[in-house]
Amino acid sequence: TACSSKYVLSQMHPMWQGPLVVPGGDHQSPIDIAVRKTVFDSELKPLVATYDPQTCQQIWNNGYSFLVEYDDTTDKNTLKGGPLQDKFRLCQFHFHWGESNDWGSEHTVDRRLFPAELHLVHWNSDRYTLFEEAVMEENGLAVIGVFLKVGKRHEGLQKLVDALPAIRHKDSIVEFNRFDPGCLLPANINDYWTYHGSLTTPPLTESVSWIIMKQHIEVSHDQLAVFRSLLFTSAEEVQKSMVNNFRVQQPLRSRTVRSSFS
Ligand SMILES: CCOC(=O)CCc1ccc(S(N)(=O)=O)cc1
Ligand SMILES: [Zn+2]
Repeated sequence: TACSSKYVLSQMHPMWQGPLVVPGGDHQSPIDIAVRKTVFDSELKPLVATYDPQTCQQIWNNGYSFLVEYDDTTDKNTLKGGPLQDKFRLCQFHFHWGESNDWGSEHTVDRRLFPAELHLVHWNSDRYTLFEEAVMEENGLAVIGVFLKVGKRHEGLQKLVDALPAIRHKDSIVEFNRFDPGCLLPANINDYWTYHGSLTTPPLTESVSWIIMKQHIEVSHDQLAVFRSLLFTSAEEVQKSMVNNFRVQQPLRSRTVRSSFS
């Protein structure tokens, strides 16, 4: 699919902090969301996410996370409303997690870390024709971030967890169909924070409207343990567990984080 391009990754190590200096990078992600500094914006509209489970295509290990990819050649999986002026197409979702339940998320709320964070990646199909094009543009991407907490088992996630052993090594891929990404959203998607930022892995372009859900989802300890059974490395290399695949927090600079709730 348009977004099945490989991450152009330098030799990343788990706690990737990157030698890359991003020219004029003062809109970088992730950030800490200091709740008392957020600004309620009553103009923010409800988010409208429409996903078709039938357009799910494959799940693969890209050596940094695992991606579940969707057919983004039509407007079957769309995101609009919220802070967005245009219509965006889902191309993939992936996660970031820690080696322990004490950390793993990329964003934090009042410095609170979560054990993992889900990213649903969408690109602006009103203005661009390909994900790769949108990645380079200021209004190109919209990523929904959802925090994961360890608790009860997430029934919808289990189908994905069961597929992970088949993609243990970097660059392994398996067909994956009929998965509804909507089942990973919290019950209430109308309470969120939003700010303008960047990709958290190369190319780190400042093309993302971030929409971070206030409400988390719960997954079981065992489900998260399967995430940690994945490897950064390919079958020929010395094994390295895929854990701590999050970027360090970046300065907010002159940005304001808006909230859709007061
Ligand atoms: C031009 C190719 O660019 C890519 O493949 C970037 C993919 C990419 C998508 C989303 C994210 S995240 N963690 O900020 O949601 C990082 C990198
Ligand atoms: Zn991500």
